[in-house]
Amino acid sequence: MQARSSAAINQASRISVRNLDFFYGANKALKGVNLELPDRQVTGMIGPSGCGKSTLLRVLNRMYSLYPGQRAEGEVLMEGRNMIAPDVDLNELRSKVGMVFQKPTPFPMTIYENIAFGIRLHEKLSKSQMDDRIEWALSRAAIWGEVKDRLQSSAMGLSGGQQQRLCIARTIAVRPEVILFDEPTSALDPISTLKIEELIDELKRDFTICIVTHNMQQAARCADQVAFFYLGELVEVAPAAQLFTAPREKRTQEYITGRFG
Ligand SMILES: Nc1ncnc2c1ncn2[C@@H]1O[C@H](COP(=O)(O)OP(=O)(O)OP(=O)(O)O)[C@@H](O)[C@H]1O
Repeated sequence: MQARSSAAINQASRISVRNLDFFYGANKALKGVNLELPDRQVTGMIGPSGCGKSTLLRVLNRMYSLYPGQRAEGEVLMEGRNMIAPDVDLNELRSKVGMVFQKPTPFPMTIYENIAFGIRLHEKLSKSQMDDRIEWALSRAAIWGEVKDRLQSSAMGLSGGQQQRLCIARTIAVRPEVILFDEPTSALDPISTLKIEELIDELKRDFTICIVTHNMQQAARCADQVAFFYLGELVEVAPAAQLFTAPREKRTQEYITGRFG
């Protein structure tokens, strides 16, 4: 397995997670997690099913706030502010921290409206500014060439891989600082998967990225640093090349060599 070089990981953090606990009612799903997400780097999150990877993403953009009985304790620091504090404006947070889900989730509307919809929640743009922003977002998501002549067609007519790139464009369109990807290719074919991985590599020039994946090869290909979770704990975080070739912890070693999963 080829892992990317660990150079340039010592960068300023875009997000610092400090002593984070998370509860689904009485069930503690994250236990004392400390993790730095370096600016404009890709952090991969791996670990067996149920270890808390998706839960951490849901904390980073406060998705859990919608559900009574779910609560986080600790700090998720962004520009010095604790983003899980109750006074944080969720609309503002979600414009800074975008999320792309496992299954492509286009809205049942036109391609153009799929992108414009989210922008209108955050900004008032003129028609020509909106057109420009939509072209920019679709271009950054590497799908402009495929859809520029059918912007007024339904997004539901796109292939799965195109729908996922449309969802990435929708996330990019509000110009977030951080993009969270929750198993973004698990519903896609190998060619579409490769396109998304190339896109992630390109997007990290401008965005801080976090990707949850079950696929260790994907983590090795895409991530600069990789975090291994087990039973709600962050066992080890290291540059990808190091974690996959010389992990410090026995549990990491056992997981990456397929002893459990
Ligand atoms: N809505 C929920 N209510 C109660 N417990 C939950 C809920 N969602 C997740 N959990 C529990 O929290 C723990 C962590 O789940 P999470 O989905 O974050 O794991 P994961 O590592 O992302 O797993 P997977 O790889 O299967 O997606 C598990 O024990 C799970 O059963």
